[in-house]
Amino acid sequence: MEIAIIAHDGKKAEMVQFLMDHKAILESKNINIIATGTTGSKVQKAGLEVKKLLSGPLGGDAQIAARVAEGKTDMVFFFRDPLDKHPHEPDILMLMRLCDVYNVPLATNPATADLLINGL
Ligand SMILES: O=C(CO)COP(=O)(O)O
Repeated sequence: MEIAIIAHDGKKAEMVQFLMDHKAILESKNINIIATGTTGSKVQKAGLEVKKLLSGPLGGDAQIAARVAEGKTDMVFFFRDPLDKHPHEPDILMLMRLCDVYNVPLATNPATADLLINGL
């Protein structure tokens, strides 16, 4: 199973903490994690294995959106910062739209991601 993780700058620390808190379940379920570039770097520094794509503003969200459309990504954890502006908002909306088009579970905050991960 492939899970994509993405976190805006104000939410990156929460994403790292979330993944560390759920490390055991991620490893036991043999989950491949993919990530937008900067999120992936932070997660790697915390000692987790993750495949990095492009940084979000440079096309990383779009790459994950394409994987959702192609049926390669099974779940998306996208910790968005609702209090900040993002120049690549169209890519963000595209990713969320495609999750709905293809009925791919999408968690936009840790509370929802916790429910999803515990439902695996
Ligand atoms: O901008 C992002 C999501 O929209 C995240 O991208 P980075 O992980 O590269 O910061």
